[in-house]
Amino acid sequence: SRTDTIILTAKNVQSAVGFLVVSSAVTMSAPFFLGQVIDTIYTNSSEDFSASLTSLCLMLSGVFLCGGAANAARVYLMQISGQRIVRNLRVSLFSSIIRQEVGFFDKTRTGELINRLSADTTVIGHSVTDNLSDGLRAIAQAGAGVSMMFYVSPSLAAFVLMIVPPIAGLAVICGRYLRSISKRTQDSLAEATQLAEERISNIRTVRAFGKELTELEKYTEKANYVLHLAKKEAILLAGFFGVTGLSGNIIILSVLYKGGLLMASEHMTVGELSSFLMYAFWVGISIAGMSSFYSELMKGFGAGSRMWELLDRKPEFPLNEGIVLRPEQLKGQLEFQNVSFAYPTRKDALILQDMSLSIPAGTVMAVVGPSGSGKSTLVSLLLRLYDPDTGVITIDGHDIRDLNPYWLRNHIGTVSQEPVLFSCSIAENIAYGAPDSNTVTAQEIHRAAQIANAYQFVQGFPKGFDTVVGEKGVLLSGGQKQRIAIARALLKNPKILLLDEATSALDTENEFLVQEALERLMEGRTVLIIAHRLSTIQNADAVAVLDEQRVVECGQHAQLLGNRQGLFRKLMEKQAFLQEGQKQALR
Ligand SMILES: Nc1ncnc2c1ncn2[C@@H]1O[C@H](COP(=O)(O)OP(=O)(O)OP(=O)(O)O)[C@@H](O)[C@H]1O
Repeated sequence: SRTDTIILTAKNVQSAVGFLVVSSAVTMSAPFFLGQVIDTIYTNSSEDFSASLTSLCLMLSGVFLCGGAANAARVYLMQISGQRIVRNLRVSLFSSIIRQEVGFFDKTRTGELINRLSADTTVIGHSVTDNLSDGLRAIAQAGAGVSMMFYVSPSLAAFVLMIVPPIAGLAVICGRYLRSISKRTQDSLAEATQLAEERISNIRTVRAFGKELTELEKYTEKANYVLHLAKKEAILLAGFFGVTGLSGNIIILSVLYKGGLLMASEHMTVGELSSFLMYAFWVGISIAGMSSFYSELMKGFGAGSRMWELLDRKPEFPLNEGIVLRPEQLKGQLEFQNVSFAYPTRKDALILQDMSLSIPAGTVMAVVGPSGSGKSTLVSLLLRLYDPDTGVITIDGHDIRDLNPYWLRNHIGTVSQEPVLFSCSIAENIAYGAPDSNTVTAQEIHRAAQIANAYQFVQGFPKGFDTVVGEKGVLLSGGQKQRIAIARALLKNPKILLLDEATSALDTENEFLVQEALERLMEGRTVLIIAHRLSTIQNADAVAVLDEQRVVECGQHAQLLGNRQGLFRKLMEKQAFLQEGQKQALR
């Protein structure tokens, strides 16, 4: 269908160019014929004056009507082709963005990508259709206009050509300076907008710290700078328009003066002078059109080169390539072998170094360790959001880099500390877990919600499973979100589970419900759980302690507690101490 659209667009552009030729020919012949009309009126010599004036005017009206219709058709076709191109660009661009590896998104600002998707595509669409057709028209009309000026009166045309270029040169220099300052205004405006966007989307943090006035001051400062630049731009713009208006009038006045002299010496008729003025007027408009065509074209090139870069960017690792194992083959044995890793944005800070860990199929491995020790990084590596720098990660002995990433992620379920739900209904959020969300039945969703202890609270909402959540909908509590995320993971029915236990304390009832749901979810699967609760650690088959870029201890809970000097024991003592403190505080 993309080829169809391209063919359709090309056809539209072709017809539009045809209409453009017709309408431009009409526009450019108009002054000539209007001059004839004026001469007919002025001389008023023929006997059947009124009849010949009527027929001339009627004929011209017909021609103008055709010109108007051709122009309307051109605008319509160009608009439609432009929008079609914009749509295609947007879809291709989004498709390219969404395939990029996660490291790319660490390096690139979201706002920048959104800009590519919305503003740049519009600029390009406009550039290659409207702007191109307007530019072509301006060039053709300027050329035709100048030729007609010479045709009507060579001496007057030569006179105009002498006085116009210096004035035009001045306007070009002024215009260039104006563009550079307007770019600086745009950039500083973008900075101010970015600040506002971040603060508005994190209003809760701003409010909690009572920083409204500080933020307002920061924004005002940025807005003031925009104003400062805008003032400069205004002065330049005022000068520019003043001078161009003045020079336009001076040119017209000079043409009238010189034309008047020529008429006095009977080298020109009044009709010819009128035609000449109209042509001069059209040439002026066309030259202005050509300069805006040039600047728009440059804008288009700028946006285009930024966009092609993104369109052509190959993700560092492919989305859909490599071995696909049959589901019954998958046991779920996980292994990290001498893995070293640093995030692409901070290559100098090694998060893991020569780290090894083995998780037998069907067992639960709890990972503990100080904050920032890289526990969540293990999850990202297993999901292949990043590739290790050295060493391998295997599933059932297969290097995960050989496995098809789609297949891999389809067999791994995740529940994170702060699960993300999209702004859609609860049912859709749960169905998101299934490989094909469209074929999931309501019964399956309800059943998953029941196992995840989410059914009751969801049914408590007036709209039940159709309740919309997220920024524009109902705000769920941390425990409720987790249970929805558990239901979502259940629908996926994965062989391998990666869980990040919530650190934030849930109330006792919520905690029990989440815990119970998690236990049901973990049944019969290989689980790596980033554990914060004592009960989780005690119930796990084994515990790995992560510190200083590697696994420093690994074994059963009791066994690790036995090592008096071990980090695990220290962590546990600290935790027991903390829990004791919490209990006392509650009392
Ligand atoms: N996308 C990223 N880009 C660069 N550095 C990152 C990225 N994500 C995490 N890090 C860094 O990697 C280190 C390990 O982070 P990680 O989130 O894996 O630790 P953690 O053990 O899970 O911590 P916590 O228990 O506090 O969640 C931290 O120093 C963190 O700053």
